[in-house]
Amino acid sequence: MKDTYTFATLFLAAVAWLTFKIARIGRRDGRLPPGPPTVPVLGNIHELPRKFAFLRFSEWGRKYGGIISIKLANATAIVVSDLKVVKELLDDRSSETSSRPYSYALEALSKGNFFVLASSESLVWRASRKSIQPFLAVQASDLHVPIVERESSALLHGILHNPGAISSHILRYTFSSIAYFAFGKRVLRHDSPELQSYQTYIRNFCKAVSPEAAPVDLIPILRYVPDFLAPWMKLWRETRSQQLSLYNSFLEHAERVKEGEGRNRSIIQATLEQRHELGLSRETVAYTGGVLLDAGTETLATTMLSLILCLMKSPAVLKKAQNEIDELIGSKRLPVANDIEELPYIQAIIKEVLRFRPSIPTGIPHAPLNDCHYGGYTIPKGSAIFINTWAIFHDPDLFERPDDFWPERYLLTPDGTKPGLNKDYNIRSSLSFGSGKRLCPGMNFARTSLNVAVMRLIWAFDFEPGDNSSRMDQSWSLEEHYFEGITLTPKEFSCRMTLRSADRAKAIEDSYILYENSNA
Ligand code: HEM
Repeated sequence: MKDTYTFATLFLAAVAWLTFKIARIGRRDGRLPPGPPTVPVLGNIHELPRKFAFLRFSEWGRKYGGIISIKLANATAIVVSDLKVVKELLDDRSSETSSRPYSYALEALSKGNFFVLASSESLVWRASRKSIQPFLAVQASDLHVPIVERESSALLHGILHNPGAISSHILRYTFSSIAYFAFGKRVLRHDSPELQSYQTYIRNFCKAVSPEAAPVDLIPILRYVPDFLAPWMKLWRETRSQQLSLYNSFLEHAERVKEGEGRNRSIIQATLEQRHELGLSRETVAYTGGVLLDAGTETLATTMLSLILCLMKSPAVLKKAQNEIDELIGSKRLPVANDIEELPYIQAIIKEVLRFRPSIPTGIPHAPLNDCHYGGYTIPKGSAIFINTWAIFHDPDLFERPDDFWPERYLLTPDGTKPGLNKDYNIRSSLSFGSGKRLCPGMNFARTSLNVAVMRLIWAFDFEPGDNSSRMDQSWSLEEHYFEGITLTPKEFSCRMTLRSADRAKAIEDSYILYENSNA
């Protein structure tokens, strides 16, 4: 009898303990920053929209403050929508807040080698950043210029001869520039099989790490589900095999190519030479270069496509930019990298597109290495911290007409904010590229690539809507024009690019022949 009582008491205590634990799932701890009300178990999951989550984050930021917390079952996400918090928490305390949240899905896919998402304590992240740094630093811009001048000359040539496939030409430009810089291998055709397999792989990769296809990071118990009940396992296996085959084919090229010495080597050739010293395996070296391809190709291409979309919808801005460049250069030679210094309006257009349509609107999440105390709150170790650049760049208190594409704002003030604004910090020009120790290492290369390609496209072509529906369309709606994934990617749009004059065609042909025959 006594045993029965003891068992019943223990059983009831266990049920009470379990109920208490389950009821606490999804609840916001009082030490966290404020945020929207939670419901048991889910927390705020049910309120997250399927698309453009940054818009909901911005709304919550306006309601609950510049630093908020969101509960995703047991996990916590912090969203920063205030410039002052970005500076104090992520820039100034970068050594504490520059790790990444752990992702089981990513671990399964890339076995810890994908350094963009690796912990700041990991050897992979430290060694990979160290090996790429000398090639991507601002002092290395003399390495970037010949690559992007040659690839952008091929871009103009491609559009001239096949004006219908703008997005593939842009993707070839960004992919080939980075593939050459990283592995010494170019991709010459916009319809090449390499580019197509890259696109298939990257689509699968984004899907494979998304919680919709593989909710293992939200519901950790799913990690123990057997393979035949877990459809994401098949997707992970396929994606890993595509990833390895892509990265390895480029790595083998870098190993085969003997030419290229000193600073003319590709990033991966140089990394291979010092891989034992750096403590990197051959597979990790393949990933170091592959990650540059993955992180750089889409971000650059989506920014350029957004810019073309904006110019197509703003004929007056395009005309003003063409007048500026014609006055400096005329029609007989292609613009070169240094010309950007003399073209303030085109500089303003590039800054404006990075503000108006940031290619990663909530950045890549950071995570604190340990529990971190800020502003009276505690941010738990490992929780995801998002920088909501969208909210900052579209804040009506900072920007005049924030939802308009209006490059002139950057002629009025260097950071584009309202003239005479009394604020604590200027918006640093690198904000679209992240923060602290994780600041995008490709930023200088990206800027040179954007400057050269944008100057040349504006100089060479008129951009007009290719069909009547987009001719009538004056809207800037995200829903209409953008997919949402990790990057803010424009949907396919019809744009007719017509050559501005016959002497420009000659300059394009001449420069194409010159670059293709050189060893840049
Ligand atoms: C317009 C173009 C680009 C934009 C807007 C952009 C933006 C970003 C952002 C927001 C991050 C996250 C930074 C953080 O965590 O705080 C990032 C990381 C990164 N980007 Fe870029 N990026 C661009 C182009 C490139 C290019 C061209 C490359 C390579 C050549 C590149 C390589 C990387 C890498 C490797 C990381 C991960 C850094 C780390 O985790 O330590 N990016 N980028």
